[in-house]
Amino acid sequence: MTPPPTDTIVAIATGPGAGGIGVVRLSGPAAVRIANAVCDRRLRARHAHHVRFRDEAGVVIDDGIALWFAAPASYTGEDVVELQAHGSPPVLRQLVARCRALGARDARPGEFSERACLNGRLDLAQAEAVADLIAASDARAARAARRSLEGEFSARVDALAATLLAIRIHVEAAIDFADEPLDTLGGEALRQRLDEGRAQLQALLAAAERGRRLRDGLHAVIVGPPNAGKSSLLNAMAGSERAIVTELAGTTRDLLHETLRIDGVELTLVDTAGLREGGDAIEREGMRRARAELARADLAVVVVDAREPAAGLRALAGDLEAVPQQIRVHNKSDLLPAGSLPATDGLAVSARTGAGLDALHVRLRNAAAGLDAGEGAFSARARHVEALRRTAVACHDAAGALQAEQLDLAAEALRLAHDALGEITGRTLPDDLLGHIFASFCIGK
Ligand SMILES: Nc1nc2c(ncn2[C@@H]2O[C@H](COP(=O)(O)OP(=O)(O)OP(=O)(O)O)[C@@H](O)[C@H]2O)c(=O)[nH]1
Ligand SMILES: [K+]
Ligand SMILES: [Mg+2]
Repeated sequence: MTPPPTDTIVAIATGPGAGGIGVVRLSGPAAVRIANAVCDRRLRARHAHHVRFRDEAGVVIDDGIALWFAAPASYTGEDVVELQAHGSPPVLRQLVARCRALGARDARPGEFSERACLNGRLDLAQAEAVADLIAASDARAARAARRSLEGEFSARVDALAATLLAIRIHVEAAIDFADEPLDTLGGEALRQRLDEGRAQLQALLAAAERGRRLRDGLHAVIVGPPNAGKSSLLNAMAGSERAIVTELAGTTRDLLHETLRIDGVELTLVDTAGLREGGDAIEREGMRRARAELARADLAVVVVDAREPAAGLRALAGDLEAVPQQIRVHNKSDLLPAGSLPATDGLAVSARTGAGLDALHVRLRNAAAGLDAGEGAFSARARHVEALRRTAVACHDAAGALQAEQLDLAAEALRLAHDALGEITGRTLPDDLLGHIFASFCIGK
């Protein structure tokens, strides 16, 4: 990793817009000197000083509180000073400009957290959890991000990395005794340890998958044959005319994402092109996109025409196999002849009259809330899940190589597995990727 930086950064740490209080944060070796000049007094570490902030001419910009968190016991591990002023955007901008004139430079997005990482205050997964906590859409997601921030996820990754490293050391040692059969060198115990490690990895992967969904929210995709009323249903659920509705089959081509909030739980609902054989080039591309979206779905809302549900479902069967959860919706229930029997294998709804939509709301809400992986759930990102998957593939290869007594191959596979795990916490991540990850943070974090 790159050596710790030597310059001093400044940014507004509070959200954009006016507020009761706004905080300008400085971090770096010159933070205290700059703050002393702005505040016109010498700050003491860990003291709250009521001060006047002044510009270079000595004119008061505002008054407020200055706090110095002395290195290394600060968020970034460097000297950090927080200048708490009134939450007035022009006041905060003037404070930043004054700090800049005194030698600080504007912080890049995520640079405070990046410095915390470089100085060993947080590992990468924890720094990402800070960003996820700030962006959390509801209390569950916030709780999960807190757990990752506290190191719950990192600790499990580190424990697994330690296990794999121990196995690899054993394998490397055995390579030096290549003339002897592996079993006389503890081969059986080695295989067993690797099996245990792989079981741990599977459990961690499943937990990270749940954590990823907690972070991103439920991803529900509306699918069905053309003209079943998918777009009408999206509009009815969203309470606005988001999607184009016509009586022509094949109206929707592009994906349309809509965020819904039901009882404080956020989820994404996606409208898609109707699935059928044939269609022109545009419609076929729409269907390709629909299927790709379905492949990433947590839940499929399968919409069929209530008058001919079986035909609709038959056409979709192959597409729905891999989707973890489904809600079946028989739409256009208003067109059923009076007195016809209610559907037993799906929710009867009418996007036109609104009948049955409450029940659909409840089902969606429950599915979204069901993502809460319960006690100990932590937040994770797609990046983490992908790294864990690569770890699993490498461990699978290592197990095969051990079985075949190909120790060189086993050692190499274990090295790859260990490196993939290290990417999660940032211990084996190339610097350019590190910068890329922090660039997605907001400024002042
Ligand atoms: N009577 C009745 N008509 C409906 C209902 N929902 C949709 N429709 C009508 O069915 C037709 C098709 O609706 P869309 O929402 O465009 O259907 P879609 O599934 O999105 O169609 P594609 O995008 O072409 O696949 C339109 O004429 C709608 O007005 C309903 O609940 N009852
Ligand atoms: K249509
Ligand atoms: Mg449509």
